[in-house]
Amino acid sequence: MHIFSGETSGARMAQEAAAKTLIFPIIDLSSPDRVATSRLIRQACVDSGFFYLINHGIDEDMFEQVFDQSKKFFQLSIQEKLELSRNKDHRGYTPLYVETLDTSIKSKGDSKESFYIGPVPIEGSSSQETHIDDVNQWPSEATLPHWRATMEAYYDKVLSAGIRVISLIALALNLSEDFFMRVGALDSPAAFIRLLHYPGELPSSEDLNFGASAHSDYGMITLLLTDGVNGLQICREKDKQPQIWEDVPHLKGAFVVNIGDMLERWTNCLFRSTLHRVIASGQERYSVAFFLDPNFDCLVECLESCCSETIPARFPPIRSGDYLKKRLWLTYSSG
Ligand SMILES: O=C(O)CCC(=O)C(=O)O
Ligand SMILES: [Fe+2]
Repeated sequence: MHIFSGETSGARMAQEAAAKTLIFPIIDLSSPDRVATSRLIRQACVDSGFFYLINHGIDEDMFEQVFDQSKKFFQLSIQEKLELSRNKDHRGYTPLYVETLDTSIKSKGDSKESFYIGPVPIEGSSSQETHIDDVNQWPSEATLPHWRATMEAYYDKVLSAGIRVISLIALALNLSEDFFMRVGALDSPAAFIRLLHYPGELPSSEDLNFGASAHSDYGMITLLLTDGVNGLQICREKDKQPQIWEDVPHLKGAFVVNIGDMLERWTNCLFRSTLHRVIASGQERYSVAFFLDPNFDCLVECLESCCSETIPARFPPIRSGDYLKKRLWLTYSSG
């Protein structure tokens, strides 16, 4: 059954009804047939902007450790968490209801708490040579031993999986596989881990709200880990009323990968950055998103191969950093 929203009782219906379950294409990152893989990716990005990623080089043990450490952080007292409040560089903790992803609605905010980790300088790597300061915030070793080491190890692995996906995406667009490196998107990417916690029971239940209200992601691609508790839904036709929402099932050991708005701009809307949300199911839920976004200086400009006389460029060129700043400002200023 589909979920319809847009009516006054939309949120309530969303919580009560069961949505149609989607099956996305499964992309095998280890496949030696890169041409066939890139064709599958192209199809997925044109159809829904979502696919599953398997054989990505990160074992389930590491996923478990990341979830484990994430739970340990969110179980700390609110005072301890607030000591690591999100700083001006968007690293750290954001409490319940502070963020509103759907900037078109008036709500008390999304019922999730989160923690952002941004680029970490890796010893001996080029990032240190380019003098990236570590502006991340870390819980102390005494409070959460191994926390930082776990997150840094995961960051490293998920970034390299993401970069491999980006080169397949370049092939899928009939570009050379190093295209996004050559345009400077990946030499110092704005790549962020976001740990997410959706509490099962909310302090106040007077108005039903979303764990994450409807939004599309801002950047290039997102690699999402889910814990098996349902809640994530997508709406393939954002402009059609009433909106139809479909469940995205968990696939053990796989990432859910989706296209973000900057890649949609780059491809002149050939690849889709699809609206999605997380409904509050009453069950506690954890997820870990990894946003792989271009270097702030990178110019995002509609690809010639995606434009023609009949389909002219729909967007003017924009610097990635300017675009991201605007979107983040909207997310944290409304609600
Ligand atoms: O928690 C999820 O499953 C999705 C989170 C999400 O869409 C986001 O953080 O952008
Ligand atoms: Fe998202």
